[in-house]
Amino acid sequence: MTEYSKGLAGVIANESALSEVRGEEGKLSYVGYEIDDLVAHCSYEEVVFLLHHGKLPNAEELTAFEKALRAERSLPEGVIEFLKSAPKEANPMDILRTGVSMLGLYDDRAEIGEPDLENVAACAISLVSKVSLIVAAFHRFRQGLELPEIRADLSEAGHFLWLITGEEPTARATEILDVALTLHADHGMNASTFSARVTVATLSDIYSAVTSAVGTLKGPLHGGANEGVIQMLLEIGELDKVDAYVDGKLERKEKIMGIGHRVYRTLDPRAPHLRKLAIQLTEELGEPKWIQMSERIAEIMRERKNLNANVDFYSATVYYSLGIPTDLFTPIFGIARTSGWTAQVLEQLRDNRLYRPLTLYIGPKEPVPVPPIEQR
Ligand SMILES: CC(=O)SCCNC(=O)CCNC(=O)[C@H](O)C(C)(C)COP(=O)(O)OP(=O)(O)OC[C@H]1O[C@@H](n2cnc3c(N)ncnc32)[C@H](O)[C@@H]1OP(=O)(O)O
Ligand SMILES: O=C([O-])CC(=O)C(=O)O
Repeated sequence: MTEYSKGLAGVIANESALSEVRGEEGKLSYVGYEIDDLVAHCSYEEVVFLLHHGKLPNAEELTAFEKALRAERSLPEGVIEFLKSAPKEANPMDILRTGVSMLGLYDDRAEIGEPDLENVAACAISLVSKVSLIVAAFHRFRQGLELPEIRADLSEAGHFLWLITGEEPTARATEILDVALTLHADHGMNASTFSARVTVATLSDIYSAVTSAVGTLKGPLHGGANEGVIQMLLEIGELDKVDAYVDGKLERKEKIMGIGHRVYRTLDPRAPHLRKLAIQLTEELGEPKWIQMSERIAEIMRERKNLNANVDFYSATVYYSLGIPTDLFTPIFGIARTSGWTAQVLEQLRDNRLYRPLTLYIGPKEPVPVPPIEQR
């Protein structure tokens, strides 16, 4: 039988100078900068600039870039109307997917065909800025609240917290969300980035690409796992119930959310940053049980399956401890990853080739006659 790679595992489909996922070592870098250094020394905005421009900004470039992002803090009236009229119980990822798609309707620069890369880059900045507004506005409207005033004095992380709560964000919460956004910004040819690149490689537009990507991120085997983790922790409830819960899951051959990775053979390098924050936050809140339960789950999975925590495992406890509603966890991942998706779309367009792999056909080999409908 012909060999093929189920799920394209191990297949190299393109070249990229953006993020390098070193699976065996458990290392991640963006444009050559190690993720640990970026977390220690750079803001999320600097990381977005890095992904979009292939270099870190100097002070002047950063100020101009932040200004450009903040100038995009508005939504077309049609999108606002949609967000106000959408079902309150809708999944915010569906809202984000539809909202991004609608943004394309209102942007004349979103053209199909041979791209004008300057236009695409301008749309990319607009998207990075507007995705957090879509998520925050829906969250406010579904509670019957208005969106707080749009501000230009807050960072991307701080502004999102301001918009969802209507309260001045603390420096600490802003810093923590900023780190989370940096950690989630880009990650090689992950499933949602692949979707974005496949879409734009047909010379469709960037809004269509990001719409595909949001739909792909939503699934529980990808970005949706962070919501799966918090649901699991809430369902287990107490530390002494963890072992029985995991035993049951493994016996039934069910997946433990936030564990395992297609590329990392060891710990996901983003997980220790989020673990550290989760430990600090749960201690400060006097709610250490969430991290204690997580630690026990991770320990069992390492011992029994040789599988490690991925980025979604501890981010769930971090967001929960910040008081963020659980159904916004995956949208926050989407907000961060929009920086990577858009950078990858630009990279794809700079050296484009249509993605079109093959299928190993396993259906009937001989021609099958079509029987008349009454005989089927
Ligand atoms: C941001 C991100 O997208 S990170 C990933 C987020 N997704 C999750 O956390 C969901 C849970 N994890 C998973 O489903 C998987 O580990 C994936 C989807 C991330 C990777 O999948 P794949 O590379 O296709 O690995 P696959 O699912 O084939 O797993 C290999 C083996 O490990 C097992 N395994 C993998 N992950 C888990 C898990 N979380 N819980 C239990 N068993 C697992 C599989 O059952 C399989 O066992 P088997 O060989 O005995 O059949
Ligand atoms: O790379 C992957 O397959 C999934 C992942 O961790 C990510 O997208 O951040």
